[in-house]
Amino acid sequence: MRSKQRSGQERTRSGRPARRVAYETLRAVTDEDAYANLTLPGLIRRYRLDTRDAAFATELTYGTLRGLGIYDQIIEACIDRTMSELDPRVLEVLRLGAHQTLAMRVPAHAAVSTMVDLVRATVSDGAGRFVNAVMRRIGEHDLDAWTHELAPSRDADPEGFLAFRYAHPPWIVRALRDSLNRYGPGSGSRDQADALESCLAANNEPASVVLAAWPARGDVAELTAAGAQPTRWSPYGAVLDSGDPGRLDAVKAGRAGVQDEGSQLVTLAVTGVPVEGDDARWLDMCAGPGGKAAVLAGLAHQRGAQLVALDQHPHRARLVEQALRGAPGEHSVVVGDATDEQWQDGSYDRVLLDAPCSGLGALRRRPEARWRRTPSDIAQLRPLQTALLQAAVRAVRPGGVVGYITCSPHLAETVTVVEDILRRNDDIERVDARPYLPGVPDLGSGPDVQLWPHVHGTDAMYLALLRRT
Ligand SMILES: C[S@@+](CC[C@H](N)C(=O)[O-])C[C@H]1O[C@@H](n2cnc3c(N)ncnc32)[C@H](O)[C@@H]1O
Repeated sequence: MRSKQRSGQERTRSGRPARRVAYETLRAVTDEDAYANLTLPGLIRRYRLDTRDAAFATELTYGTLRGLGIYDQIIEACIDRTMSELDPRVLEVLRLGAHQTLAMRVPAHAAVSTMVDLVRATVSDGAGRFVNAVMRRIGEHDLDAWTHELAPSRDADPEGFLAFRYAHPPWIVRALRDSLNRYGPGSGSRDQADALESCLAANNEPASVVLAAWPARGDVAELTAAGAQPTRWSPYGAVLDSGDPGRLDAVKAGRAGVQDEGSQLVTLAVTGVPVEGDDARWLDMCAGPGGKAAVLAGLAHQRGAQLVALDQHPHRARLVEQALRGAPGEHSVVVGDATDEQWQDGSYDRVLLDAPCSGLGALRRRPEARWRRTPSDIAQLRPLQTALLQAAVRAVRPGGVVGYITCSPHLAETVTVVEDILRRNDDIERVDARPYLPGVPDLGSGPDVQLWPHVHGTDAMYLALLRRT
C-alpha cells in the first residue's frame, strides 16, 4: 500500500515536466502556427523526459489539440466572461486540464492541482485561483454529460452531434460524409452513418509509423528483422509499433523511409497500370519532399525508365534530392512551376501528380490540422489543383497515363477536379484504378480509389487514373 502511494506521488511529480512540455507545445502551435509533431520532440529532449513521461506528454498534447474546438465550448460554458477576454496562456492551461479530466484517466484532484501549479508558474497566482474554479466546474460532468448538454441532439442534427462527440469541425464531418457516400466501401447500398462514425473515431486514433523499403535499394526483410511487421498489401511496407524509426540502419543508410501504406499503394498503382507503347519517361510533378519519388526512382530503374522529379519550391526540391541520394538509375530533380510549361506537350509516358491539398486525409497524424483548416482553404486550392492536372494531362503522350493523388477525401479536391478535366479535354479517359491495388478490399464502386483509415488503416488517400487517347 505504501509503495503504491509512493509510486503515485512520483508519477505526479514526474508528470509536471511532461505537462510543461505539453503546455509549451500548445503555445507554439496556437501562437506561432507551429506543427505539434515537429515541436514536441525537441521539447521532450530539452526537458529530458523519460519514456513514460514522453508518452504522457504526447497523449496530452495530441489529445488536447484534437479536442480543442470541443474543449473550448466546454470551457466557455464554465466561465463568467467571453473567451476573447481570457489570457491565451490561461486558456491553454484550461484546455490541457479539460483533456486530462475528460479524456485521460487522470484523477480530478491531480488534474486540478497540476494545472493550478502550471498556471501559477507561467502566469500568476490570481490565474491559479481562476483555473482552480473553472477546472472544478469542468469536472462536474463527464464527457458524455457535456455532450448531452452542449451538442445538438443526434436525431435533429446527426452531423452536428458527431462533430461534438468526435471533436471535428462540422464542415469536415459533412465533407467526410459526402465522400463516404460516393466512395465508401458500401457507397450507395449500405447505411453510411456507421461508416462516418467509424471514420471520425479512426481520425482520433494515433497512426502507426509505417516504413517503406525503397525499391531497388531496400528490402522489407531487413525491416522485419529489426522488429517491424509487414504491411498488409504493399510489398515494400512494414509497420513499426514502437521506437524511433530513425534508429534503424536501413533508414539511416537511406534504404528505407517513413511512408504511410496508402501512399505506397497509390504510387504502386500509378506504376502498375499499363501504358501503350514505350514506358521510359516518368514524371513526378509535385515531388517534394520525395517519398513517392523514392518509390518511383527504384521502380523506374528496375524497368529501364528515367524519372524527372519536379517541385516549385527550392527547399522542397532539396528534400527530394536527399530522398533520391543513393537511388540507382537515371533521375533528375528540377525546380519549377508545373503549371508553367516545363516540358513539351506529350513528353512523358507516365505522370504522377500528388497535388498540394488540404491534408484532410491525414488528420490522425496532424492533431491541430482539423481546427486550422477552413472551407476557404479548399476553395483556394481548387484552381491550383485543376491547373496542375490540366498540365499533367498535356505532359503525358497519347497512350500514357496520369495518376492524380490527394491526401484528402474532400470531393472538391478529388473527383470534382478530375471531372472538370475530363469535361475540358476530349482526349482523356478514366481508367478503373481498383485493379491496380491488388488484394486491397472494400474499394467501393470505383472507378477512382479512396482509401480510408477506418477501413484500410491508411491515410485517406485518393487516386484517379487517366489515360490520354
Ligand atoms: C502533397 S506535396 C507532394 C508530396 C510528395 N509527392 C511526396 O510523396 O513526398 C505537394 C508538393 O507540390 C509542390 N507544389 C505546389 N505547387 C506546385 C507547382 N505549381 N509546381 C510544382 N510543384 C508544386 C509543393 O511544394 C509540395 O512539395
